[in-house]
Amino acid sequence: MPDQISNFMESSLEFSGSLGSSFSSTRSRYRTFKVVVIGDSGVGKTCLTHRLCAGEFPRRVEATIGVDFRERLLNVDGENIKLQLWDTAGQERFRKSMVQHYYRNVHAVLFVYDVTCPASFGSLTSWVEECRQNSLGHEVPRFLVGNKSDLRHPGGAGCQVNQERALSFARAHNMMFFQTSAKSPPRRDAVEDIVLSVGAKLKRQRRPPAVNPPAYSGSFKVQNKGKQTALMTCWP
Ligand SMILES: Nc1nc2c(ncn2[C@@H]2O[C@H](COP(=O)(O)OP(=O)(O)OP(=O)(O)O)[C@@H](O)[C@H]2O)c(=O)[nH]1
Repeated sequence: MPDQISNFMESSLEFSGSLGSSFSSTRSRYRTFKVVVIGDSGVGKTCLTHRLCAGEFPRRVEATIGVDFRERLLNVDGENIKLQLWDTAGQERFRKSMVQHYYRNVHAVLFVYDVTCPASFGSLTSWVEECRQNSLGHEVPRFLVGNKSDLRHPGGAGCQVNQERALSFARAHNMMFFQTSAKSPPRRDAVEDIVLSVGAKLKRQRRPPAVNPPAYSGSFKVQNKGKQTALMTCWP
């Protein structure tokens, strides 16, 4: 990985710490948590994180190169929490030199698959294995998200991921399960359920929030609290 990218990644890892302290000089304090979003290319990680943070489906997306960052502020039972979502690249060529940075100091993982693409569901075992290889402990909360539920259609069972299978995968890997669409118009606050579940789970964790190194400098996509939307199921 080129030095400047490596430096950027290291800096960004520290960003939450430095931003946290700047917040402390104002009236609001936020506990910051790093949440990494992983899954095959094209499953909708960028659209989903955009929806979770900005409340809308992006008009145009391109394959993620390396990582994009988005943030969501929320209040859980009176405590201010900042989720720093790492939208990682699904394509191997855009991620291979950065993988170790994805998993450093991570507080939670969102595994995303496309409900209309069984191959992306089949890949989940590789994503779980990647977490293991990068020393992610079992104490790090994991969430499984089946995206693109708007494309589900009756009779398409063969080319869709069965929800029961997904649920049993989630149970076997101690994950909370959601099925959603980053694209659907707001019907229920289901996308919001993902954010709230992650926030609530992390709030209960007593692990220290992110690291605390030098001030961040560089470009960093930040999108604060916005409207939320779509989704449906949750386990347990
Ligand atoms: N119908 C539908 N399309 C979606 C949804 N989410 C994403 N898409 C589309 O799926 C394609 C891929 O979406 P991305 O968000 O770029 O996928 P990604 O997982 O970030 O891909 P990489 O950056 O390559 O890892 C785009 O054409 C999106 O418009 C969804 O919920 N429903």
